[in-house]
Amino acid sequence: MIDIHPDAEAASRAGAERFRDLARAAVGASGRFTVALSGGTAPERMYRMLGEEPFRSAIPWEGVHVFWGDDRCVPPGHPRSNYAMADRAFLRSVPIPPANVHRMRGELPPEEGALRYAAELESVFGPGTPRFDLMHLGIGPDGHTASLFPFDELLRDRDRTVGTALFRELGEWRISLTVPVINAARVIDVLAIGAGKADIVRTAIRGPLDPFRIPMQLIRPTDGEMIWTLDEPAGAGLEVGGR
Ligand SMILES: O=C(O)[C@H](O)[C@@H](O)[C@H](O)[C@H](O)COP(=O)(O)O
Repeated sequence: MIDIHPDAEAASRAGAERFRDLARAAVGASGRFTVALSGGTAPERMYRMLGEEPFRSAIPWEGVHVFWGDDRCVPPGHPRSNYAMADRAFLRSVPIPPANVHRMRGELPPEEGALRYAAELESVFGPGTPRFDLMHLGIGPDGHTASLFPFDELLRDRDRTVGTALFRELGEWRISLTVPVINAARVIDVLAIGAGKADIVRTAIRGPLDPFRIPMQLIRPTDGEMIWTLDEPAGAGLEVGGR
């Protein structure tokens, strides 16, 4: 489902409203809401909204479990850490139990960090493929999402829940959820902002299909819902409510 908004503020607010509504429904039904956050720059405005009214007091933080779809293999205070960005933006401003913040251990050697995260997922979700209530994603100009980069072997991994990948542009190792985990989510919300994303968003949605060159094309919910939350520039040429 394509959800187009006039500007970045409106698109970010729509993402925050979806987070709030899904959290209230999940905590109301099962006492728990599990969400995997994306990194980068696009979600920061939305994350800040979550730490402010009216969202801060509307979200049942005591039942919210925050994970990451990916993070950079850097220490938690590092300026490139996705955890640090979310912590600054809202986590430190909301009454979420510290044990409910499941940070990827970027300070560890990458493969060790991935194994640790897989174990943490199993401790929360149990054995098998974790099913997140909300999977928040962004999309890179090359069509990557999380840290699933073009032609990377991690794209083919169907056995593990967490793996590692090298962001070649910066020689930066990453920890990332794998495709099966992302696709198992009940709701996948892809936030894309700005005219610079319009081409890759249109190609990701409409093709041509070339999923190992455009990893976002591997993201198709198994039986959940996928929403593209776009501002008008990023959604150029697409129809609201279209597919
Ligand atoms: O760790 C990361 O960088 C993200 O998880 C990554 O997948 C991001 O979502 C895209 O690169 C889009 O980033 P922007 O929103 O900054 O364009």
